[in-house]
Amino acid sequence: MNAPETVKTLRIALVGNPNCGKSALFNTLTGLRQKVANYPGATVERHSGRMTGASHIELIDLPGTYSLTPKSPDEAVTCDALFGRSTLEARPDGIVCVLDATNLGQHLRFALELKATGLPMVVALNMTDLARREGIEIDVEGLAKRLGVPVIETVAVRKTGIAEIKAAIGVLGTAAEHAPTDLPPLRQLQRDARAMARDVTLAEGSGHKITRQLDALFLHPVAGPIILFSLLFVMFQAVFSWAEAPMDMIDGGVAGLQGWLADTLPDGWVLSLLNDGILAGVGSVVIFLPQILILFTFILALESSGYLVRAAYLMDRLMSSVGLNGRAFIPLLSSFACAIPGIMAARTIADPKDRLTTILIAPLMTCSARLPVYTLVIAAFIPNESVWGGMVGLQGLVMFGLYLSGIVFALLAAFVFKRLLSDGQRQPFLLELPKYQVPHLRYIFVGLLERTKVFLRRAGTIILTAMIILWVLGSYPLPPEGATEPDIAYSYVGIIGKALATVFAPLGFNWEISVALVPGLAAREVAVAALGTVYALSGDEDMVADSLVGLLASGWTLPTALAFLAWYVFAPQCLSTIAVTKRETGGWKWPLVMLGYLFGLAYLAAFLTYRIALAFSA
Ligand SMILES: Nc1nc2c(ncn2[C@@H]2O[C@H](COP(=O)(O)OP(=O)(O)OP(=O)(O)O)[C@@H](O)[C@H]2O)c(=O)[nH]1
Ligand SMILES: [Mg+2]
Repeated sequence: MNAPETVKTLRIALVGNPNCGKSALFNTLTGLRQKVANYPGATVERHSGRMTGASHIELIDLPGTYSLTPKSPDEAVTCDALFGRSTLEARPDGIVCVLDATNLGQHLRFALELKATGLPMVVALNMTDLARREGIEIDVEGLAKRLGVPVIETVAVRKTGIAEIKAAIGVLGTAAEHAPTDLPPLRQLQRDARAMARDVTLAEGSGHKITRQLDALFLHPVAGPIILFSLLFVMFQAVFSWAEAPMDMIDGGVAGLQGWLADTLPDGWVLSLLNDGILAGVGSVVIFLPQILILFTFILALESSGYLVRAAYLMDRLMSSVGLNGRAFIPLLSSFACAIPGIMAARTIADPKDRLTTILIAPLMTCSARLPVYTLVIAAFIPNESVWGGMVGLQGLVMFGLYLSGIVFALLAAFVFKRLLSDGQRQPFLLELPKYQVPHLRYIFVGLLERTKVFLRRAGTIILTAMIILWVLGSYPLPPEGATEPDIAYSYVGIIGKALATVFAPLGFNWEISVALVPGLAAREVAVAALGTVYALSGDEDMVADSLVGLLASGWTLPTALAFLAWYVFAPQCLSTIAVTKRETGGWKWPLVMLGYLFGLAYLAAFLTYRIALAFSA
């Protein structure tokens, strides 16, 4: 009998300048879904996957870098991987150097540097669709001859040239490694690269004409900021007005299910667990999915069009006034989805003090887990009216204000941290502006699908578990004979809540809120689910169908509601953020600083809001 043939795994790294399409190519070659985005620095970690149709080939997607002398932590990841310096893995067997065909003069320099490492190499000349559109013509054979490696034209997002590049990668493994060669000094190398680009460019093309015209508008000192703020404003209006119908549908669906269960199942703990524990809790969070998807449709479209980096450029002046540089914009922007990718994206910031400051303020950006909290309270307390001549929805305006407060306090905090941490010197804005592109619908669709999966997975795991535990603690022990309050008041939840309420009473928080903050430590939106469950357990039987919005509107005062919103602008409750901060800063010091300052600010803000609102409503 023959022993099964063992094929050696070949490890091939994808390398190139930032934003040239490495991750897009990686995804097409492996069928995986790594983050692809139209700005430099989308990838900050190494990811690997098997090439489809050739499972012995392991492809490694790396952060983009401009040279082999790393300037920031993400570039260091790439260089360590290429030189086998990482303790975890050896040097790759070969590299695919991805080049942007519309930017050959700049990108070839890095190709020459890579070639000098001696590793077997093939070049993927990517973005050839854009090059063609701009009228750029490249002598591919001439380029291959000069570089001394195969050059394959690709369009990573349209799967053009993929079979060819796969074949070339297959051959790479059999090629022998050369001895590394010495490189000429940087300037000489740059000149060589430019000369080579000139030689192989048959037609220069029209240049980035559209890009220049659009930039004249979007980067205009007056028109630019106006356009940016209008876009953000429309975005928040849309989050409220477009989401109404689908939210009503989900609400109706959950209520219908609860009603059906109440009619079908006998009264008892099973019914209570299903209706008051699971459906009331998880349902009150799932209802916010439409709003999150609308927000992300906007963000994904703006990002893939190339506009977001322009926004960073516009914000640079504002950010530099607090000592941050525009580089921090992308990490901070990512934090609107979730602080975790935001904190990781801070790796693209070269200056360690700037990086630390950015990490510390990232949780002040309104992450999507806060959206359920905000919307719930807004829906209960802010009338659904239009202001300013019917032009602007009041609820969207309040939401815009809450996002804005997060940003303003983040800038203030950055100002303080920068003063404390360093001499406050300003770093120049260095971020390559990507090309404008028509957003790919498929890309947006895939992005939304990912968000939906993450959101529902959280609802089905963290939130579901928290709600079951909360239901148990909220249902037992049973009340004594002749109890006057709702049963839950005598349960463990009631006991814990009343103890905590003394701490939170100065903020106007009742015991139901206080107890909801505890499971909310796992993730912010769990607090909403917890309120759903606590109120469902407190309610009498006829009230099951009443929505959480209605219960809050009748149960809370306006000052309490406003204080609760103020608390959540800062709300340090998110264990994963603390954990990732510990990993990225290499110790407990900074996560504890983060926790402390956010907690202090949250308490102070809620306290002041409550007192001021009380004074006004008196
Ligand atoms: N038109 C066109 N767009 C492309 C092509 N390849 C990638 N893109 C787009 O270019 C942008 C950058 O792609 P990524 O794959 O994220 O680039 P990257 O090299 O991984 O970038 P970093 O991780 O930041 O270094 C995305 O908006 C892609 O959709 C291509 O061949 N043609
Ligand atoms: Mg990438």
